[in-house]
Amino acid sequence: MQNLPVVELKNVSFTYGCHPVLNQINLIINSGEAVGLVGPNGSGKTTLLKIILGQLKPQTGSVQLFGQDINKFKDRYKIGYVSQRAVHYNPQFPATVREVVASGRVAGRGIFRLLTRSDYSRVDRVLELVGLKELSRRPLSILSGGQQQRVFIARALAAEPAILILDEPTVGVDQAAQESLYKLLYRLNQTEQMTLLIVSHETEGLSSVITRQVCLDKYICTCQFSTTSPAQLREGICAKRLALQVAE
Ligand SMILES: Nc1ncnc2c1ncn2[C@@H]1O[C@H](COP(=O)(O)OP(=O)(O)OP(=O)(O)O)[C@@H](O)[C@H]1O
Repeated sequence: MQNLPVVELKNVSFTYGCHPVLNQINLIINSGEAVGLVGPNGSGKTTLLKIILGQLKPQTGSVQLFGQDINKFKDRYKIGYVSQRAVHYNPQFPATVREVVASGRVAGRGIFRLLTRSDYSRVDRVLELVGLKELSRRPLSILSGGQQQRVFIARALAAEPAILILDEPTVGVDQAAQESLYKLLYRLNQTEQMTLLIVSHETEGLSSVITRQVCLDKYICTCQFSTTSPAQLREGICAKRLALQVAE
């Protein structure tokens, strides 16, 4: 079978009202890649994620997921999404870690079907994968920020996605937890062959995970990771240089 790109954007442009944000973006993400999406504040990273997730429709260009036009794409569970920790769950919600992760199983299977033994074995497998097996019966609310973020990653993985998209996965967690989250993402990509798309400002940690880096500032460029230092990335040099090249 032909190995189709997981995500393919062709000439995608997006404007909020009269404020252009993305200009003629072309981007291909292939299976098995770990792509880091970086760029200055307001450069359109979240907008680009929303377009890939189908939450925003570009004014021009096309979006294909697994070789299919996004407007016809039905297998939403194949796209796992972990948004910034603060916005996606009320941490006081009275549910155990295992229950939260099991709710990810519903996403792929429909809300009217009871979870089966095989669903729960997948839940237990991902809990083990993210290192939360021992905490599975604990309430989510008593976990640390880093542990909660692992729960949300496990919940997304429970649906058996083909790509995991993470928006600033380390925001609000301490240094040790950041390092351990990046180690987990590295393992998911290298051992479990999970395709990753990660938006992050935290470029040092990101560099330990990604296989390719994409800089965005209205235009897009792919940088050879080895030739771009975290300091250059922080300053958005790569993206600015490209914008100049495109404008010239
Ligand atoms: N709903 C909206 N309506 C109008 N403008 C918006 C809207 N959402 C975002 N914008 C603007 O679009 C631009 C890109 O925003 P976006 O959130 O995609 O950037 P970002 O790169 O993710 O930023 P950050 O790194 O700060 O999270 C910004 O100038 C932002 O103010």
